[in-house]
Parts: sequence; C-alpha cells; structure tokens
Amino acid sequence: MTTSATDHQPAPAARESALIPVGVLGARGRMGTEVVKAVNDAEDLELVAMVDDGDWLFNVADAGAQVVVDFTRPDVVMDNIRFCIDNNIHCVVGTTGFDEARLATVAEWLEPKPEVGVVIAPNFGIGAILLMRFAQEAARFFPSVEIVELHHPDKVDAPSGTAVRTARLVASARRAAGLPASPDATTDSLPGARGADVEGVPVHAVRLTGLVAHQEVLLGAAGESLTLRHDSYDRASFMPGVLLAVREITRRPGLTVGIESFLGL
Ligand SMILES: NC(=O)C1=CN([C@@H]2O[C@H](COP(=O)(O)OP(=O)(O)OC[C@H]3O[C@@H](n4cnc5c(N)ncnc54)[C@H](O)[C@@H]3O)[C@@H](O)[C@H]2O)C=CC1
Ligand SMILES: O=C(O)C1=N[C@H](C(=O)O)C[C@H](O)C1
Repeated sequence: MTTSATDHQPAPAARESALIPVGVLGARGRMGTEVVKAVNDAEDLELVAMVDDGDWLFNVADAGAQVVVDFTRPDVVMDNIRFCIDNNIHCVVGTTGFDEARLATVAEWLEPKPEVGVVIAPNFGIGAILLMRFAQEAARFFPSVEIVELHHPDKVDAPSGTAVRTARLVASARRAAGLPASPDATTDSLPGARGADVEGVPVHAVRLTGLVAHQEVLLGAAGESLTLRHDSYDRASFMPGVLLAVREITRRPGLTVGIESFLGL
C-alpha cells in the first residue's frame, strides 16, 4: 500500500491536543486585551478562558488551561498565582508589585508542586530587557546614576516595576564594583524632588498623557554622560516576550524572575 504526504498528517483531534491551552487573567484590561489577541493569533496556542474582575477564577481550571497569563493588579495577583499553583497551572505573570518577600512566598508555594512553573517578569519588552542588561554593564564605570521612567497616566503604581528592577540591578553592580554613593550635595529640597530612593539609586516617575512605557538610565562621570533609553510606543511590544514565556514555562518548573534566561541572556 502506498502512502501520501497527507496520510502522515495528524488527525484534527490530535493536532488540537498539541495546542497549549491558555487562560488570561485581566483579560479586559489594556495588556489583557493585547494578550488575548496575541494568543488568538498564535498557531500553537489556544485561548480557553478570559477572566476579569468579578468573573469566576475557577473558569481557567474548568476550561483546562495549562498556562495562565496574569496582567491584573498588584493587590490581586498573589491570590491568582496561589490558585494556579494549587490547580497545577503554569503562570506567566506581568503584573507588577513584587518585592523579595512576595517572590519568596511564591517560591514556597511551589515547593510541594515541583512540576509547576511560574515566571514573573516586570517587563516582557525585548528592548526594555536589553536596557536593563546594558545599564547593569555600564553601572560600574560611572560615579553617578539616576533613572527616569515615563508612563501613561492610568498607571496605578510608581515607580514602575521595571524601574525598580533596573535600580536594584544597577545598585548591585555598583556594590560589586565597590563604588560609593552617587555624589549629591542636596540639603534643601521639596519632598519627592530627588525621586524615590531604590537601594541608593534615585528613581523619578513621570505620568503623561500620550505616553505608553518609557525609561531612561542616566549615567554620569567627569566630562561625559551616557543615556540609555527605551520606548514602548505600543503594547504590541510586549507580546513576543509574553508568547515566548507561555511556550517556555511549560518546561521550566519552579520560579523564574524575568525572561532573560528564556532569551539566552
Ligand atoms: N511585565 C510587563 O511587560 C508589563 C506589565 N504591566 C503591568 O501589568 C499590570 C496591568 O496593567 P494594565 O493592563 O495596563 O492595567 P489595566 O488596569 O488596564 O488592567 C488590569 C485588568 O485586571 C482586571 N482585574 C482586576 N482585578 C482582577 C481579578 N481579581 N481577576 C481578574 N482580573 C482582574 C481589571 O478589571 C483590569 O481589566 C500592571 O501591574 C502593569 O504595571 C503592564 C505592561 C507591561
Ligand atoms: O503599567 C504599565 O504600563 C507598565 N508596567 C510595567 C512596569 O511597571 O514596569 C512594564 C511597563 O513599564 C509598562
């Protein structure tokens, strides 16, 4: 008996079962809406649940989601992660508001579930991730550093999660290089004028109509400065990183912070 190329194609049911079933939390929000579109457009993913405020969270488990993407709010994200871990669902989390204590809690929840993966990333934009890496590299060469993040005025948290992570990475590189505090003679200032102090790095937050998500890292030395800047003009910029994380997390058990390792960085 001869076989044609079509004889080797999987049956429709088998093809469907190869798709990764994805649930989206915060599905009606700015990022959630974009994620829903991106998942629907991806040939290897299947959108099985959309949940927003007031919806039944159990929908994602009932629908058989293998991966959940969370773009909600800092005050609800921990409950969502707990639910997913308890229900053996991998999580891709873009929601901000994670400090060391929260990350430790998630790692603790994962201990009895060695097969479940959670990735928490303050920024899925490839350019923003590279900016963080470049800032970390440059930090040891400059006595002065400050960060300015600029966002749309509907953002509820300040400074941005990305700026806080960038400041921590820069501060850590400065400590490793033995650099002292950035010079600053200010003794008289209005509250907030010098920004938020994140591990010794001043972080300034701008909220401006028309902006999406932007960040500058300003590094200064005698007679020169280096400015690193990244701009997300559209939330589409986050989608390649989100989709990469959805695909990777099914084979990355445990807690991953940032998607740098998924990008080979
Ligand atoms: N990691 C990254 O690359 C990015 C992270 N973000 C972060 O993502 C988060 C969301 O940002 P946006 O989409 O701009 O906010 P948004 O306010 O437009 O969307 C949040 C959505 O979550 C919904 N929500 C609230 N409580 C919920 C619950 N218990 N269950 C399900 N849904 C719930 C809200 O109704 C809303 O639709 C923020 O923390 C933001 O900083 C935003 C852009 C990129
Ligand atoms: O709220 C936003 O818009 C963004 N939030 C993230 C953050 O706080 O860093 C990522 C990006 O800056 C957009």
